[in-house]
Amino acid sequence: MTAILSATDLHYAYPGEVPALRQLSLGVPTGRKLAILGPNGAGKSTLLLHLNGSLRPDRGAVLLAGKPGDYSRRGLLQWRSRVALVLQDPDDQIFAATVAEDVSFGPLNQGLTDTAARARVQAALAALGIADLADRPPHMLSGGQKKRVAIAGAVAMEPEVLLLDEPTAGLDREGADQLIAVLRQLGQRGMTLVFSTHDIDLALALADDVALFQDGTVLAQGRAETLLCDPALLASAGLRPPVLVELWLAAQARGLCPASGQMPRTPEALMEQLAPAPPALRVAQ
Ligand SMILES: Nc1ncnc2c1ncn2[C@@H]1O[C@H](COP(=O)(O)OP(=O)(O)OP(=O)(O)O)[C@@H](O)[C@H]1O
Repeated sequence: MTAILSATDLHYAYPGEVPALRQLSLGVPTGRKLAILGPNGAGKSTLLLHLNGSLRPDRGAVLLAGKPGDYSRRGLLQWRSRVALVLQDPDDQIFAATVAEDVSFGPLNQGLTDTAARARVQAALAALGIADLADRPPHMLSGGQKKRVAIAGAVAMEPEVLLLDEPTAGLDREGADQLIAVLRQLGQRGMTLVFSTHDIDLALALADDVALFQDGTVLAQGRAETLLCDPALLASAGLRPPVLVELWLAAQARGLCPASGQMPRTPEALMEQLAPAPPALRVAQ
């Protein structure tokens, strides 16, 4: 599996603070969805800021497509055009007078013409399902709508990698489900996604791979099917398996479903493993 981005032996401390990242190594598999999973303060946001060059490590390196990150002005412009970051709080990212203007900022900054930038904006707004908001002032939008605007701003740059810091934070259940569906679609189009979260259910819903964080370093990285089913490993990062996985493991232990089945990601998938479908009812003639 190739890694579009990788971090090797990163070490970083905010000025005057204890280290936020220590000896951290991780690979971002190309074309897949990686969850950076860990408790509050584990260093997830700090890592994302390193992955697009916003922070520079005290030691270690970030590699983009195998080459060391270029922190020159020109290098950073190219880096951020290939690796876009969506911050946790959309109010930290949105600043223009209208949604369309805000989303056009990235493409114009990449040097696109007005016409080409407009096409990118339309495509990004459509992908996020917010074409109707194009002319609205962002400050008059709901939190969920602002989140989509911030993501549209990143998507409009057509990055190879989209980094998202706590993408569902502050969203209600419906808003989170809608956003998960949008992110799945972006993944299906070949975009590499990296998202930080302490919500293990979000990792279950979306991640192909998981990097488990604790105290500024990666405890383990691997396929979601492996890591999310390992209660002992998750406990070492202060986490529990998703409830659905706990039920599945308990059902396996009681012989209620085969031990060889695939980790269920939805209640329906669990039910399918628990019992064969009942025979179709005959309708009396
Ligand atoms: N701007 C900053 N200045 C100083 N210390 C910081 C700054 N940002 C983060 N930290 C510290 O760095 C450590 C890692 O923080 P970080 O925000 O990366 O963790 P996180 O895993 O993203 O947390 P959360 O899930 O709460 O967002 C914490 O101890 C935090 O207090």
